[in-house]
Amino acid sequence: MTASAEPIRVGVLGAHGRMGGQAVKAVREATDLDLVAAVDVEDSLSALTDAGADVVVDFTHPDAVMDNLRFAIEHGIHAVVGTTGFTDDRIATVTGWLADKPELGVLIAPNFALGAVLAMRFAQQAARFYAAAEVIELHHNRKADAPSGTAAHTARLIARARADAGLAPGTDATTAQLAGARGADIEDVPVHSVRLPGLVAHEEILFGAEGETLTIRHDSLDRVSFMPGVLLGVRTVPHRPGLTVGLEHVLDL
Ligand SMILES: NC(=O)C1=CN([C@@H]2O[C@H](COP(=O)(O)OP(=O)(O)OC[C@H]3O[C@@H](n4cnc5c(N)ncnc54)[C@H](OP(=O)(O)O)[C@@H]3O)[C@@H](O)[C@H]2O)C=CC1
Ligand SMILES: O=C(O)C1=N[C@H](C(=O)O)C[C@H](O)C1
Repeated sequence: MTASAEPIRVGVLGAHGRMGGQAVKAVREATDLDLVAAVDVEDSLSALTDAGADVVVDFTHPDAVMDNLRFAIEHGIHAVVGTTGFTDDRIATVTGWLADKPELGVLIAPNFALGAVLAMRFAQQAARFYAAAEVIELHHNRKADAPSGTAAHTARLIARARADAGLAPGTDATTAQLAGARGADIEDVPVHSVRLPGLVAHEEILFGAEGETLTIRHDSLDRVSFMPGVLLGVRTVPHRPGLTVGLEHVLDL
């Protein structure tokens, strides 16, 4: 008879928040995981080390996440990060921290919902064929950042796929415009942000060519949609040393 594996000891940062609260519940309900710390803004990060966490899940704020991640890496705790705000500079900084801890795994995912990850992958595939692409993201009005991390990631994937295919960005004839009317410019992909009560998390990726358009849309209607991806990340990250950016790599899409 084989002995069952020890549960993974998990700490959640941002535990009182919309996503952190869901993550606490999901970890508690998973029989192979043990919630050992639920930490929010008023608590010390030492709760993670005191509790012997193997993996930390971060759903806090773009202003807080780098300090949290540095603490986790310094203390040998694997990390699953959903918090947004990861620029190329931040990714390079995390890579530098990990150089001293080659055994540690960090997963940073702009979106843990399966459909959102697939939508990004489909957009990357379509971008080879369409010079003109725009992203519209729609979220609840309590969201701290704009554009969403998912939309920024999607725009970068489109821009890179387009460039790899030798396509120049699409052009338009708009010369007279109110500031902001054409959205934020991320690597020549316009990104538009909508904030409304009642929404959760939604994204549309639009491509256009002569005589046709293609729209890829994903809707998270409830935050439970993110939990299978979060749990997959927690179970996987101890066995994926180094930095992984995007759940698509874990899903092998
Ligand atoms: N990758 C993904 O799939 C998803 C990512 N997100 C991202 O997750 C992040 C959190 O979103 P959401 O849950 O809606 O936000 P909330 O504001 O609901 O929750 C954030 C929580 O973190 C707390 N907090 C802030 N700073 C710290 C800190 N230094 N240490 C511990 N806790 C802290 C906040 O406390 P207080 O309110 O007192 O400041 C709050 O309780 C955002 O960046 C969002 O974009 C969201 C959904 C899905
Ligand atoms: O704040 C949110 O709600 C979400 N944040 C992430 C993002 O900015 O992309 C993921 C999802 O869109 C929900």
